[in-house]
Order: sequence, then structure tokens, then C-alpha cells
Amino acid sequence: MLSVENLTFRYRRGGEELFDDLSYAFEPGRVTAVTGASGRGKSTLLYVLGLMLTPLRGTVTLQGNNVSAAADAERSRIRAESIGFVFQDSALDPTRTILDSVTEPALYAGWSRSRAQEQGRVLLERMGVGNRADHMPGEISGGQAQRVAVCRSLVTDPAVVLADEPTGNLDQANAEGVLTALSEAAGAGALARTVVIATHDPFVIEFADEVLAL
Ligand SMILES: Nc1ncnc2c1ncn2[C@@H]1O[C@H](COP(=O)(O)OP(=O)(O)OP(=O)(O)O)[C@@H](O)[C@H]1O
Repeated sequence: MLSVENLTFRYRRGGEELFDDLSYAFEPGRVTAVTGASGRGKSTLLYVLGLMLTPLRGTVTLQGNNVSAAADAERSRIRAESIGFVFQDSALDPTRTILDSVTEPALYAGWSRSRAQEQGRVLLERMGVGNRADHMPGEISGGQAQRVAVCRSLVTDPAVVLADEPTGNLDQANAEGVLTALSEAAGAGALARTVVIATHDPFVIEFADEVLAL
């Protein structure tokens, strides 16, 4: 389980404080939409949950551990093992094949190449883009690229998936495909994963199980 307690963040001393002592539990098996006007800190909250930014006050707790207090190396390890990211424009490396982009986080987490590739191909197949595994990102559509980005976020089988405006540039049919994939990733029962989506897309908010308004 992922939660924040009394969370406040600021980018620089004397700068605007975000979140105002936010406390919230992000439930496994649920898709939570983080909403709020532009500049309220939706993206920043994902970076704090993803241990890329350190809170000014308060804590981030993952599976019972106060991970926001961990040393840098430990945070990197937790991130590699337990957290997957999906970014708005899919951010696929134009010089790597689709399969290489998908497997990269698993290699970073210490998996063997063969295990990472096997898992990558399973996910791409499940997401309907298995036949694009050996293509370059420039050869696939925006909707397909975003489904590939979801595969990349899931390759290490992380407990938490954080998605920043994952449907930002997609039409409704493609947005639905991405959201369904994230919802299936949340799953249920023993395999339940926590999925958090930062968005101002009403379609995503409607789709989500929970809404956290900043
Ligand atoms: N790297 C940074 N350094 C300093 N301030 C930043 C930085 N990134 C964001 N901010 C500021 O922090 C606040 C929150 O930004 P953030 O991008 O998290 O908001 P958001 O709710 O995701 O906005 P949007 O809906 O426009 O994407 C904004 O005032 C923004 O200008």
C-alpha cells in the first residue's frame, strides 16, 4: 500500500508550498485520478510518490516503510523494483527498438536480458502491439506508443504504477485502450497494484475508481 501523511513540498526555499499537509491512502487494486487546476502540483505529487523529489514535510509510506526518508541509493533501488512510470508523450527513446524500451527498466532492476525480453514480449502481446516489438518508435502510432509506455511501466511487475497525463494526446478510443490497460494492471486480490494517474481529462476522472482533488 502507498500513502502520504501530512505531505508538503516546495521546489525552493521561500517558494510556493504545495499539497498543504496532504494525507491520503492510495489503495491497491484501484485506479486513483489526481486532479486539480494547472499548477496545483499533480505532476509534482507523482514525482514525490515516485521518490524523485523529497518532501519538505511529511512522509511517503510504501508497503509499511517510510520510503521518503531513505538514502538516495535505497530510493533508487525501491524505485527500480517497485515503481513503474508512464509519461504523457510516452517518452520512448527514438534510437531503440520498442522491445528494448520496454525491457530497459527490468535490466536496470537487475533482471537478465532473456527474462526481461520474455516478459516484455508477453506484455506487448497482451497490449495488442506484439507485432511491433522489433520496430522503432517512429514507426508506430501515438496510441500504440502510449500502450508501449504502459508495457514499459509494468515490465518489472511493480507494486505501484504512476502515470502523468497518459491520455493527453490521444483520441477517445486510444485513451480508452490505455486506461483499460492501466485498470487491468491494477487488478485485484493478491496481484493488486496501486495505479495513480495525474490528469485533468474528464474522461479519465470518470473512469477512475477514486479521485484525489488537489
Ligand atoms: N522544476 C521546477 N522548479 C520550480 N518550480 C516548479 C518546477 N516544476 C513545477 N514547478 C511549479 O510547481 C507548481 C506545480 O507544478 P506541477 O507541474 O506539478 O502542476 P500540475 O498540477 O501538474 O500542472 P499542469 O496541470 O499544468 O501540468 C507550479 O507552480 C509549477 O510552476
